[in-house]
Amino acid sequence: MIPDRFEAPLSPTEEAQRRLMRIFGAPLTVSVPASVQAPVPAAPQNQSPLPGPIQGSVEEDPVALLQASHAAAQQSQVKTEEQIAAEQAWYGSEKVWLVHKDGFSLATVVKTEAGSLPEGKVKIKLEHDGTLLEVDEDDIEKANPPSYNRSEDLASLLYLNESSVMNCLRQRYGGNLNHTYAGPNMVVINPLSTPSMYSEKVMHMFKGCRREDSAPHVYSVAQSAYRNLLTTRQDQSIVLLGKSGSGKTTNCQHLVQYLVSIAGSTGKIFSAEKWQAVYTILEAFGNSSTSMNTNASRFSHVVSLDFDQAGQVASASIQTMLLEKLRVSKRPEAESTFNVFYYMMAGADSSLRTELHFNHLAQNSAFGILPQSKPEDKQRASQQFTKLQAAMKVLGISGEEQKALWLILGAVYHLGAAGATKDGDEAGRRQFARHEWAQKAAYLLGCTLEELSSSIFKHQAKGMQHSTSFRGKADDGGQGDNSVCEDQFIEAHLYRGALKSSQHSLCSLLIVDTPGFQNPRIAQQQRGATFEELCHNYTQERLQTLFHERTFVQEMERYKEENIELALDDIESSTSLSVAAIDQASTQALVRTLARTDEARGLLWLMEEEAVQPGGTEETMLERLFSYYGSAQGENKGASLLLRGEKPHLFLLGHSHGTDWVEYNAQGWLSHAKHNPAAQNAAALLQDSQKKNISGLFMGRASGATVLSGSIAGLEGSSQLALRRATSMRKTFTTGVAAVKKKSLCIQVKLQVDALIDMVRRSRVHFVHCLLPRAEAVGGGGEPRVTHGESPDSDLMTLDVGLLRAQLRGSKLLDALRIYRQGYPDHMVFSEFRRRFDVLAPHLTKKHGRHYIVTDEKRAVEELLESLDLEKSSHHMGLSRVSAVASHTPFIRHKRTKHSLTLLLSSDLLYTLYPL
Ligand SMILES: Nc1ncnc2c1ncn2[C@@H]1O[C@H](COP(=O)(O)OP(=O)(O)OP(=O)(O)O)[C@@H](O)[C@H]1O
Repeated sequence: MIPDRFEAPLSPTEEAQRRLMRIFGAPLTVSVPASVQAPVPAAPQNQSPLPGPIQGSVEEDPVALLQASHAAAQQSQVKTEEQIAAEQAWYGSEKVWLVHKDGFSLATVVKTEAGSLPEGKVKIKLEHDGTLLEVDEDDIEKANPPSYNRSEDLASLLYLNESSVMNCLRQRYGGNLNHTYAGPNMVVINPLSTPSMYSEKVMHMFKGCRREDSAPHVYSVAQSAYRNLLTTRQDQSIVLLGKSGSGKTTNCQHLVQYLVSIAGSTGKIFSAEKWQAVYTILEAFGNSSTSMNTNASRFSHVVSLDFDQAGQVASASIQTMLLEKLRVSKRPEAESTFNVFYYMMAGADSSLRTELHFNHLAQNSAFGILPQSKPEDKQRASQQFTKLQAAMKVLGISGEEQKALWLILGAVYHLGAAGATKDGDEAGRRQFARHEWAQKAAYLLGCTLEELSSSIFKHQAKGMQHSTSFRGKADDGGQGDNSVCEDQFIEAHLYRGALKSSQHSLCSLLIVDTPGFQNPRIAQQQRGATFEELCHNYTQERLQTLFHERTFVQEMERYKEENIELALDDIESSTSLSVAAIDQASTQALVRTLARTDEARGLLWLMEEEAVQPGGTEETMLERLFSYYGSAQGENKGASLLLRGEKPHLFLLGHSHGTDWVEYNAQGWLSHAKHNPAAQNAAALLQDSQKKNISGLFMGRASGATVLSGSIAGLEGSSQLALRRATSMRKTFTTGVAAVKKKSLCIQVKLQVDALIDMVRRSRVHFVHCLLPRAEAVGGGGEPRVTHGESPDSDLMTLDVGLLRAQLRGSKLLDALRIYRQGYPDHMVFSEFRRRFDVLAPHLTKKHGRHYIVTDEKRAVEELLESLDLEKSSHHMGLSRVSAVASHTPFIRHKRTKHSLTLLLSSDLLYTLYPL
C-alpha cells in the first residue's frame, strides 16, 4: 500500500505524481490539514521537555554517557509516586502528536460536546503556541509521557506509533545517543561526526554482557550475536540495512573490530592493525565519492569470522561481489572513479611517477580520470596513498606485487587519455584516438601497442570461442575493457596468508554490508539512476525482504504451528513487488526461448532477451516490462510499484514498499547484457605480460569468464576440519558463483544475490537498520542539501523528519515492533525448557526420580510451571514449545511474590530474581 501521507523529497516527480493520483485517486503528498493556518508548526520545537540531564558527554566520556543513559532508562521503569501522579495527569490530558507535512507537533485534545464537531474531526490545542485546531482524527497519534522520550527500546513505548518512535529517536539523537533497540533489532542514526562512541574502553563495557543489561550500541549487537553463537553453536549473521551514507560500512568495521578484539584470535594472528589494513585496501579499490556519500562503497562484501571451540577467531575471509566495475570508465557526472586512482596520482614519489609516465598528465580523459585540483584534496589523497602502501605491507603484499598494481592502474589512466575513435575503419573496427597515450599504456602493461589494440578493439576473445546463443555482437565502444583490471585487483590474492591460522573452527559469524539505497533525487541530482544503482537497490531490497521474511512470515508460521492467535490483521504480508519487477524468472526457465511471450519476467531477464532480439531496444524492453508489471492507463490495478517516466527510456520504481521512488534512465542498458570479449582479452593480455610481476599476479586467472565476485581473503585455516567447517557456510555462495559464470552479466546479478541470501538464511540473523539523518552528501561536510521539518536552531541535532519517516516506513520497523510486542518472540522447545529449568523444582525430580523418562514433555513442563506458581498470562504453552510474552523482556512472571521470576529463555542464565 502506498501510504497516504507521503513526503517530499522522496515522492515521485510531479508528472508521476499526477499519474499516481489517477491510479490511486488520492495525492501522496501530505497536505497540511486545511484547518492548520499558516504559519505551519514547522517543527516540534515545543515538544515534551527533554528527560533529566544525562551525565557525561560523548566527547569527554562515551562510557559515562552510555552508562548514565542506561541507568536512567532502567530507573524510569521504577517510578516514584510523584512520577506516577505526573503520568496519570498526562494520560488524563490526552497528549497527542499532530502529524503534518513538516513533521509532528505536540498538542492536547480539547474536550468538546458530543456532536459539536463533524464526524472524524477532533479539536486540539497546539502545545507550543496554544493554537486551537480542528483536525482529522487520522492526523493525530497518541504521545507518550516524557519519561519515554529517551527509551532505549522502541518496543517499550507505551503508545507505539510513527510520531512517538520518531520523537524518541530524535530525543536520543539530540543527546548523542544514536543507537536504539527496536525489539530484537538495532536502529543506528548516522551521527555524521567523529566516531568517539567507539573505543576499546567502550568495547569493554559490553564484553560478556547480556543484551538485557546493556545500553543499545552496535557493540551490543556484536556481543549478542557472539553470545548466541557460543551458547547455541549456531551460525550467526549480522545484516546492515539502509540508504547510501547511512553508516553501514562504518558499523560493519566496528562490528569486526569488536568481535576480533573481544573474542581474541587463535595464536593472536588477527590484530586490529591487520583488519584496518584490509579495510584500507578495500576502501581504496572499491570506494568512491558519489552524490550521496563522499566515500561510498561500490561493492558488496561479506566478512566471515570462523570461531573455534574456545570462542576465538580461528579463520576469517572477506567475500566481495557486485563491484561496480564500469565506474572506471563511465559514471554519473560529478561522481568520481575509485579512490585508488586519486591516491596514486597524488601520492606516487618521483621515481614511481617517472616509471608510470605521470610527469606529464593529460588534460582530457575518456574515462574522466583527472587529478584532483584542490591542494587539500591532493594532500589528503597523497597521505592515503602512503597509508595504502603501508596496509599492503602489513598484509604481506610484496613491493613487486604492489608495483604491478600501480603499473596496471597507470595503464588504465593512460588508456583513458588515449580514448577511442567514434567511427570504425573499413572493417568497422575502432581504434585509439591518441596513440601516444596508448603507447604509454602498452609500455606499462608489458605488451606491444598492437597487442593492446587488438585485445581491446578486436571483438573476438583471445584464444577462445564464445558461442553462447544468448549473446549478441559485443559493442561497448572499448569501454568495458579496462574495468577488468579493477576486478582482478579486488579478486587478486591481495590478502592471502595474512589472516589465517590452522585451528579448528566451530561456527561462523557473517557480517553483510552492501551499498545502500541510491536515489539521485535525494541528492538533488537531475538525472535518472543508472543500471549499477539499480543493482545496489535491488540487493538492498532483497536483504530487506529477508528481514520481512524473518520478522513476519516465519513468525506467523510459527504461531500458526503452535496454535497461537495474534491480532495482527493490519500487518501487510506482501513481499516486495519492486523486487519481482527486477528479477522474476520465467517459469519455463529451463526450456527458455528468446521469443517474446506474455509470461511476466523481471527486468534482468528482459534485458538479456531484448539484447538479442532483432530490433530490440531499451524502449521495447520497457514496453514489455510495463505490460507485465505496470498499471494500465487510468485503471487501478492495485499497488503497482512501476510507473512510466516522462520519456520512453525513463521509468520509476517504488522501492521499499513505495516509500522510495527512484527514476531510472534505461538508455544503454542493453549493452550490459551483451558479451564483452575485451574483458577476457584483458585478463589474457595481463597474463602474457612481459613484466613478470604483472604476469605473476594474473597467472591462471584468464579463465574466460567475467566473474562479478571474488574471495579476496580466502583465509581459511589449513586443517581439514577448519576448511570443512568454514566452507560449509559459504558452500551455497560458491555454488551460486559457479552457476553465475555460465550466465549473462544481468543474470549474474540475480544469482549472486540469491547465493548471498541463501548463505545468510542458514544462520540466525541480526538486523541493524542504519538511518540517514539528513539528505546531504555525508563524509565531507558541506551544507545540508535538504533541511526538512527541523529548525536549525533547535536544541536537538538537526534531523530531516520527512526523510526519517520515509526510512521508517520503508523498513517496516513499526510493523516488526507490533508483531514483537504482541507475539511471543522468546520460545523454547519443551524438552530444552525442562532440561534447563527443572533445577528450580527439585521436589519434582525427587518425586519422579532422577532418571525418570518423560513421555509427555508438554505435561512435564506444565507441571514444572505450575509448581513454580507462575502467572499464566506471561507465557503460552504451544504444541511443541513454551513461549514468553514479549512485552519488553522475555520473562515469565511470578504470581505472588514481590519479585518476578525471570526465566530468560534466550539467555544461558538459568534464572534471575528481578525486582518489580
Ligand atoms: N557511527 C558513526 N559514527 C561517526 N560517523 C559515522 C558513523 N557512521 C557513519 N559515519 C560517517 O558517515 C559517513 C558515511 O558512512 P558509511 O560510508 O559507513 O555509509 P554507508 O551506509 O556504508 O554508505 P554506502 O552505502 O554509500 O557505502 C562515514 O564516512 C562517516 O563519516
